[in-house]
Amino acid sequence: MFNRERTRRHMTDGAFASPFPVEDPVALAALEVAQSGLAAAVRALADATVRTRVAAPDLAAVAEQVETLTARLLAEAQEGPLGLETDSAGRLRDHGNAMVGMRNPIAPPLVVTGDESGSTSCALTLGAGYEGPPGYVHGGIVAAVLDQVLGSVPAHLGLPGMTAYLNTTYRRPTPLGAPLHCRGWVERVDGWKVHARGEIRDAQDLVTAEAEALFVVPRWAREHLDRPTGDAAGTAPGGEAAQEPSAS
Ligand SMILES: CCCCCCCCCC(=O)SCCNC(=O)CCNC(=O)[C@H](O)C(C)(C)COP(=O)(O)OP(=O)(O)OC[C@H]1O[C@@H](n2cnc3c(N)ncnc32)[C@H](O)[C@@H]1OP(=O)(O)O
Repeated sequence: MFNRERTRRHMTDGAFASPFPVEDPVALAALEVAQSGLAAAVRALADATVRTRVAAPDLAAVAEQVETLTARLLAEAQEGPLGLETDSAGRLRDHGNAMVGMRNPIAPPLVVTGDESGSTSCALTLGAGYEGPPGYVHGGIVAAVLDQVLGSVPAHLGLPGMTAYLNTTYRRPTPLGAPLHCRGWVERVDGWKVHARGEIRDAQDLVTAEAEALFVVPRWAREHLDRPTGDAAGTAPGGEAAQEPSAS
């Protein structure tokens, strides 16, 4: 089913060709622009909702308007989550993904890049809607960012797997509203298992959080992929041991 191609993109960037043909790519591309625009507008609404200081009557009026808009969208909506869809370029996309989904206003959205060595990178700034400790990013969101950026590591190796564990260490509070940089890299490939590490750095280049994780290609997905590229010796493609990212 999966037509695996070694590209510089993650599944969320359409790294996998879809087995399903697109009937009208031009119309679908226009729809994608509209969907992305809606998500961006609702994302801004969520941020404004957290930060607004307008008075109660105005808030009630806005809530009523938002409820009207919600009903308008639900007039034609699918029952459950999006899962994987074919985009206008004929690639498989997870537009509902909570971290990178193009259609998801909850997603920051992260833009994760990477290469065939399994190194991944993402510049991001998180706003008021992601607050945990006052002024700082919620620890669960920190872990979610690391999960996504480290989870892109196996995808870039052609072994898209699910997180078996993600061990996160919080070194210092991660600031809101300031540029952050998250990186992931492969430590070891062992058959269908990819061990990855990563970190988030703040604008002063200080590590705020780091993680080590195991991603496993689920049994149900293995028949759709090539044989595993690694072996029990734990040699990562293109290197012998852990591949640390180069300094930015
Ligand atoms: C096509 C893939 C789609 C990718 C989507 C991207 C997702 C983005 C990242 C996420 O957020 S994923 C969401 C959070 N993670 C989950 O919900 C995963 C839930 N767990 C599972 O579905 C299964 O437990 C799992 C896929 C991780 C493994 O189950 P399997 O039945 O496919 O494999 P199995 O249990 O036979 O284990 C395979 C190997 O992994 C090892 N393993 C599995 N879980 C482990 C664990 N927790 N710790 C250490 N090792 C583990 C296991 O020992 C074994 O090692 P060996 O091959 O050497 O014998």
